[in-house]
Amino acid sequence: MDAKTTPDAKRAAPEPLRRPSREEAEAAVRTLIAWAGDDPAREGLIETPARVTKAFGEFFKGYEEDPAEVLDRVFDEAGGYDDIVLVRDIPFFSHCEHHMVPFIGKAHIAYYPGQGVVGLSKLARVVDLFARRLQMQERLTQQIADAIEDGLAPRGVAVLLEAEHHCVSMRGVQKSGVSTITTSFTGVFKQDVAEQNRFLTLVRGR
Ligand SMILES: Nc1nc2c(ncn2[C@@H]2O[C@H](COP(=O)(O)OP(=O)(O)OP(=O)(O)O)[C@@H](O)[C@H]2O)c(=O)[nH]1
Ligand SMILES: [Zn+2]
Repeated sequence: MDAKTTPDAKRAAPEPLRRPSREEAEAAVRTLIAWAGDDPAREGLIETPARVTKAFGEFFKGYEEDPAEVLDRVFDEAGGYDDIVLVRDIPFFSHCEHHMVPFIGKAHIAYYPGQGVVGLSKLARVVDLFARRLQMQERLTQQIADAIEDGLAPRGVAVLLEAEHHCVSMRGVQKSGVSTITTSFTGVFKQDVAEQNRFLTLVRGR
């Protein structure tokens, strides 16, 4: 079917979301406390809605950040260095968009410089920026790779994430210690299996 004639295409664009006030968010937390079976008015829980909304501000602050700003400072005087740059074991936490429960792990990122190199901390900042949103691990992996690709125009990017999903360990199927690995490769890493293997060897070479 032509995209223009699909029912979705005829539907009006959604209204931009109104961000609820802090008071509304706190009221929602009180509702969830009551839903859990406790009394939101008891002394120990009085401050909890305020703490939870503040914590949400930290967990989900990535919505307010722009990867292009994080990666806008490229150093082009790296002495002609053009070999692999790999930053491994970057710890991250995120929240799965299905249950809003944490998934926690490590990111490993490599690139072959194109026009320059970026400050090493910026790669960890890009991980956090996307991790601090409601996520799927697959999308998080892809967004990190895309942002580095767009920001640095490197000859290739490799991203590997390994994480434990607490929605799998704490609830539902309740399997702890399960590791999920996702990868995204662009440029030379995508074209050349030997480059993927080099990346994987360096990541595993502890
Ligand atoms: N692919 C993928 N799945 C995820 C991720 N985080 C959580 N999930 C899964 O999302 C799925 C949601 O499945 P549903 O059947 O809709 O929800 P559910 O009834 O709570 O599923 P169970 O966890 O099996 O109890 C579950 O299988 C989760 O394990 C993620 O990052 N990527
Ligand atoms: Zn989940």
